[in-house]
Amino acid sequence: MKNKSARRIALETLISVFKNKSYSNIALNHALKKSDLSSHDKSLVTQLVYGTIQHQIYLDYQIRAIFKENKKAPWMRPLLMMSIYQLFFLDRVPNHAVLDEANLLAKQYSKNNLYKVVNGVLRNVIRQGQQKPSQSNSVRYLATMYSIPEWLVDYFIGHFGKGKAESILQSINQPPQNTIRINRKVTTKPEVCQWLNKQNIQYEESKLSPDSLHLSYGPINQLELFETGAITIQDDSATLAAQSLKIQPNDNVLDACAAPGGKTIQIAEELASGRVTALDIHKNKLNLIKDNATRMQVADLIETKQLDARLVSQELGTEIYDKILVDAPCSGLGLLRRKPEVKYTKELSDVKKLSQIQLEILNGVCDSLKPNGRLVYSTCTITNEENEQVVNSFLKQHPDFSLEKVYLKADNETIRSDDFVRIFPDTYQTDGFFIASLVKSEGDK
Ligand SMILES: C[S@@+](CC[C@H](N)C(=O)[O-])C[C@H]1O[C@@H](n2cnc3c(N)ncnc32)[C@H](O)[C@@H]1O
Repeated sequence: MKNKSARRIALETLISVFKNKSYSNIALNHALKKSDLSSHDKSLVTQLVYGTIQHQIYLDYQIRAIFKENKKAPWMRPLLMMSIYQLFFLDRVPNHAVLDEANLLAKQYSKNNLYKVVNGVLRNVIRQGQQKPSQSNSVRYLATMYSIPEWLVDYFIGHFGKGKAESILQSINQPPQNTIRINRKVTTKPEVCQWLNKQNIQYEESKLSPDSLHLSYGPINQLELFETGAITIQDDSATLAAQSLKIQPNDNVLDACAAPGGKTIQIAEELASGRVTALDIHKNKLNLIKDNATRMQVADLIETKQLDARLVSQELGTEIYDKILVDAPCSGLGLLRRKPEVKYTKELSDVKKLSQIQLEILNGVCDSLKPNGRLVYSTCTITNEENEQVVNSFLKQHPDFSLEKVYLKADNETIRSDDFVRIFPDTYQTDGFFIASLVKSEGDK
C-alpha cells in the first residue's frame, strides 16, 4: 500500500470490512502495517474507518434520503458513507475538501463516469443538511441517530432505562481510548512516563487501573516500548479481571479461555514460582498467546494447550488450581467502540446461545479448583443473560461456591462491589465489562 493516500487506504479497508465481513480492527491493523503513512495520517485512517462503521445506519439513512439506487458499484456506498461522515462529524475538514477528495477517489475507481453520481449525491447532502427520522417512534429514532439495531435499543431501554440507554448509545460512538498497561516485570510507571514525555506523547492516568495510561497516540503497537514488552495494549476495564484473581507469586492458575492472551500475560506478570496454563478451543489461536508472552518476557511462566474448557476437570483432573479465570466467549457488546461492526451482526438469539456455553464452561472448570480457591468469571458484554444470570444459575447448581466482594484499588478511586462488578461503557469511557469473583468452600475435612 505504498504511496496511497490516507483516504484511499481508509476506503479500501471499509470496502473489505463491508464485503468480506472482516473485523475492522484486524483489517485496519493489516492496512496500516503495509502503508508508509505518517502517524498523523494513520490516525486519520483509523478515525475514518471506525467513524464510518460506527455511524453506518445513520449514514445510510442520509444516502437513502437522496439516492435510492445504491448498488451501482461496490466502492460507491463506502465512499459516500465515508464522505458524509466527514461532512457531518469532522469539523476540521471543510466541505470543499471532502468533495474534492471524494471526486479524486471516485475517478480512481469509476469506469463509466460514476464519479458524477458521487459528486451529485454529496452536493445534495450538503445542500439539504442532516436528515432525521420522525421522533414518533422513539426506538427507531434512536436506532437511526445512534446507528444501532432496533432490538438493541429496545434491550438497553428495557434493562437499563431510557436515560442510561441513551447515555450508553452516545458513548459507544465515540472513538476508543488508546490505553496501555505497564509491565511491572520489565519497567516502572515513572520510566514509561519519562519515555513518553521525551517522545512528546501526551498521556493521562486511568481512573480504573494504577498500571494503565491513556495515550494521545494511536498506533501503540509501533512504539519501541511495545516491541520490548514494557507496555501492552489493554483496556483498563479488562485489567480488572486478572486483578480480581489476587494472584500470589506461587499460584497454579488456569486461564480457561485465554487467546489472544491479554489476561494470561497479566497473570504471569504476578507470578514467580507459579505457573499459568492457558487454554483455548482454537489451536491456531495458541500462537497468539505464545507470541504475546514472548514479547512481554513471560513465556517461561505460561503453558498453552488446546482444550474445550467444558472438558477441563474431565481432561486435566480435579482440585489442581489455586485460581481459575473464565474470561468467557461473549457477545462483545461492551466493545462496540473498538469493534463497531459487532452491533450489526449480533442478535438476541446469540446472547441466549452464548449464555448456555458460558454456564457449561463454568460447570466444566469448577471441579478443577482447589478448596478455598478463587474462580473469576468475566465478560466484555453488558447483557444480563450472559452476566448476572449465568453466575446466579451456576451458584444455584453449586452451593459449595459463594460470591465474594470485589475491592479494586485504583489510583483515583476504589471500586467496591458487594456482588458483581459492572462497568458500562459510558461510565469511564472504557470497554463495558463484567466480573464476578467466586470462592469455593473448604469442603468436608
Ligand atoms: C473473550 S476471548 C478471551 C480473551 C482473553 N482472555 C484475553 O484477555 O486476551 C474468549 C476466548 O475463548 C475462546 N473459546 C471459545 N469457546 C471456548 C471453549 N469452549 N473453551 C475454551 N476456549 C473457548 C475463544 O476462542 C476466545 O479466544
